[in-house]
Amino acid sequence: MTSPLLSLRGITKSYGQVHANQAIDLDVAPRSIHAILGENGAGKSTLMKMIYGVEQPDDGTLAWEGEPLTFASPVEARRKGIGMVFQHFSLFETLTVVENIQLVVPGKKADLVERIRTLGRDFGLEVDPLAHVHVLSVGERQRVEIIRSLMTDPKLLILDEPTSVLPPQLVEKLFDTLRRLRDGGVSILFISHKLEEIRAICDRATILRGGRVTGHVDPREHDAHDLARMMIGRDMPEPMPAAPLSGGERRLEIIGLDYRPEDPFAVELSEITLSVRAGEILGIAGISGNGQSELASLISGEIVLPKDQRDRIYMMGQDVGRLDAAARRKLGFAFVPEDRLGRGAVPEMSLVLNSLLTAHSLNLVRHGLIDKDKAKAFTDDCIRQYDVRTPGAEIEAGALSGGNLQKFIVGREIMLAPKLLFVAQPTWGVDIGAASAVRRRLVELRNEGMAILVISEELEELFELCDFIQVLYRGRLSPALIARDTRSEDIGRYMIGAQLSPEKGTA
Ligand SMILES: Nc1ncnc2c1ncn2[C@@H]1O[C@H](COP(=O)(O)OP(=O)(O)OP(=O)(O)O)[C@@H](O)[C@H]1O
Repeated sequence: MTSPLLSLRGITKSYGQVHANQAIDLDVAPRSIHAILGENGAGKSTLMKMIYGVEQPDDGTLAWEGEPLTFASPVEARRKGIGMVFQHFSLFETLTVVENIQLVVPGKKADLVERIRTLGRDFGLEVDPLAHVHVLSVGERQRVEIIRSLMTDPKLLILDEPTSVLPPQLVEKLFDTLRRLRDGGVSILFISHKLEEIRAICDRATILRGGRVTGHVDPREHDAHDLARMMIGRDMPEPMPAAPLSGGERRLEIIGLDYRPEDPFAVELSEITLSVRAGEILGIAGISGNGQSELASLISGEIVLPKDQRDRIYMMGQDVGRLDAAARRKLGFAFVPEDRLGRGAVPEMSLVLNSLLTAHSLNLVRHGLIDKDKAKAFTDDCIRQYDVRTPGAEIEAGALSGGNLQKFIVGREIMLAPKLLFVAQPTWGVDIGAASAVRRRLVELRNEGMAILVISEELEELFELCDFIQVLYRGRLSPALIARDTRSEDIGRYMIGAQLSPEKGTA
């Protein structure tokens, strides 16, 4: 290849006992879109953090345009021409687009507005520079993040799972932008778990497994199965077939629920009606920000209904609208929140203590004292069954990679054997091997009679899992669609607020 823009040799980084990166060699060519592929905990984020100057390697060398390089901070990385767009956006909701950009890019407001408009036109990143961020969709917010990085004139842009926040219609648009950037001379490092996307957009791929490079390939020359094998070291398991619907009792019922939040940035919910029976999976599709987190809080009991709202939310046949989260759990309800580090787990606590947060009901606490052996055994079981990659149960939750923490939380909740399980974004950030294992387990539990409610932005996932799908758009739910009779384009149209053709099957 032409001489590389960025070259890594022998990059090594450990966190205590964990060898996150071992002797990594990587060359990023100018004008290329280069995928970094690997299952959860393979070391992708660690490697990107070293390139962006957030972390320092223990060993190895970096070279930038042939010159040796040491970055002590992201500021220096940006100065050299490396930009990064993180998965979790860092914009201030109450400021406008240009005000957000002004926080990191020097310049007069009027000039910046003009540059934002020009970049928007040149790269398909249209967004109103004077709009407040809180009115922007997720896709628009991502565009703001990309524009902000582009304003420092990067030669290399790192994108961490950029498509996980986007509805299918916008993924193509992002790809178009990335191709234009590449053609304009920017190289892109693209982290993703989605193999088909990598095949569609990337011209090179480096695959990591267990902190080591297992291959440098042209992803267009390999099918998704090949790539998956390199990534996880074995073939992908087949999806679990769903048994016919059993028509079991209603375990969750929401009837005409209206919710007017006090927070002006929260989404108002109107006439929410849904029901989940034993032995079935209902999926809520939709782009996040359309009321998902408000609905999740109302179902989990994090928000309880005001006194005058009765007969709106039933669980296991009881009106639970006024019950708090703990009381709902006592009825046999379990919940995996979307926000893993805020609500799903306490990062500073060990996995054992994190088990106790919800699993204390399984006799892990006796007479107010923790039964340490039982709690440890429960945690070890969860780690084994759900393939949580960690040196042990005593490790702090915050030290796990994102996907591994998600596996741990999903496993912990499933092990409570609830009657009704509610999972928000079940495989968010989870690699394909582990994601397919989590999905198989959910279908298995459904076949055994559990009632399951899933909120997901991933349509393919919903189609693999669900019997029925409802779409949440601007605080309203579509009718329940029978998943096997519905096409993804129909769901897609509901997701952006367009109506579905009337002949499609509804439940
Ligand atoms: N600050 C830290 N302290 C301790 N261990 C860490 C820390 N950061 C990462 N690790 C460990 O390093 C390994 C690699 O993690 P990394 O986040 O790079 O993986 P990843 O490939 O990005 O995973 P994912 O797809 O789940 O985000 C994991 O075993 C993780 O637990």
